[in-house]
Amino acid sequence: MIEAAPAKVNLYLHCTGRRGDGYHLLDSLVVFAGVGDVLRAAPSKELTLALDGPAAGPLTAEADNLVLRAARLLAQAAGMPAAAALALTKQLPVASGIGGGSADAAAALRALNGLWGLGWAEARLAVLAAQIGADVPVCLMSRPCRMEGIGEILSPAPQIPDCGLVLANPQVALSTPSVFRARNGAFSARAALPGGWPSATAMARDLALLRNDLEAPAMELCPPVAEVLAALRGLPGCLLARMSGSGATCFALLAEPAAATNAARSLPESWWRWGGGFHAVAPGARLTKADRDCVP
Ligand SMILES: C[C@@](CO)(OP(=O)(O)O)[C@H](O)COP(=O)(O)OP(=O)(O)OC[C@H]1O[C@@H](n2ccc(N)nc2=O)[C@H](O)[C@@H]1O
Ligand SMILES: Nc1ncnc2c1ncn2[C@@H]1O[C@H](COP(=O)(O)OP(=O)(O)O)[C@@H](O)[C@H]1O
Repeated sequence: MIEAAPAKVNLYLHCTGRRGDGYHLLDSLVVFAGVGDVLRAAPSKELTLALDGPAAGPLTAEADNLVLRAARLLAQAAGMPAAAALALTKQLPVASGIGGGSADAAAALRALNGLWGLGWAEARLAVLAAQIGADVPVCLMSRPCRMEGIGEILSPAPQIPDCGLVLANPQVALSTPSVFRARNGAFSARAALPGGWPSATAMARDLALLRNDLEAPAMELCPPVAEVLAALRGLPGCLLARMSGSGATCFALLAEPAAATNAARSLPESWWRWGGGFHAVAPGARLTKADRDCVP
């Protein structure tokens, strides 16, 4: 079994409120990039995880990889032993606002659902996904979604046009809880979105009226975010530049994937950077009613 774990990008992220337990209520349009980690799962008598890839370094010492947590949770829920040889090729920088760990956990749920012959529906896996992390349900879908609640309420995204996408990270890890803690000020309203956009330019124009409410606190904790945003805004053909999630990765939207690939090459080599298009989803794939009902 081979599963892609594509990077998540929050095109906007409004904090709309706060729950009694401290978690923030969000309104976010989430898309997936054509870059990501790769998870392989093969039969084995025990549960093992091998790590490789350019971004694996910070994870080698961590015992509680989200992939292993996902595997144990699924095995427990299915009433079977957690047994599989997992191999994760880590491309996405760790703790960077593009949900690499969440995407890996979601990929593990999908891969093991297949390897163990469970045949669970996406909505059933989504209940487990939400127990692993707020971003894991949307990563399980790996297709454009509007994300609300603390991340567990998913609905179909507006029709997203083909776009070029550049991602850049200054190679500084940012802890999600610290960024949420540093946020202050009023909450934002839920965004009014159209049914779709005819072009990247039209989408960028509407998105420019929205924001990422975590951008200012992230910049305070990690000043290089401002530098990354300035560099992205200076790219030829940049339609919009903004931070994703709790940072520090920022993205730029361009009209074409090829232009984004070229543009990414011009960014500083000391940064993690990538350019291309969105993660390819099956033509016509849409959230079904079952998907929308996945709130645990
Ligand atoms: C901010 C977002 C936006 O997509 O992305 P990332 O920056 O992580 O990529 C997500 O909401 C992150 O989701 P995830 O990284 O799975 O968060 P979790 O592990 O569940 O929570 C980590 C911590 O972040 C805070 N948190 C998370 C989600 C949320 N809706 N409200 C919060 O306040 C809480 O302090 C929580 O203890
Ligand atoms: N497979 C994994 N990939 C990335 N981080 C992981 C993984 N497993 C556990 N983690 C832990 O989860 C934290 C959040 O990681 P990540 O999902 O990359 O952040 P973000 O959602 O901000 O991009 C990391 O600091 C790391 O300690």
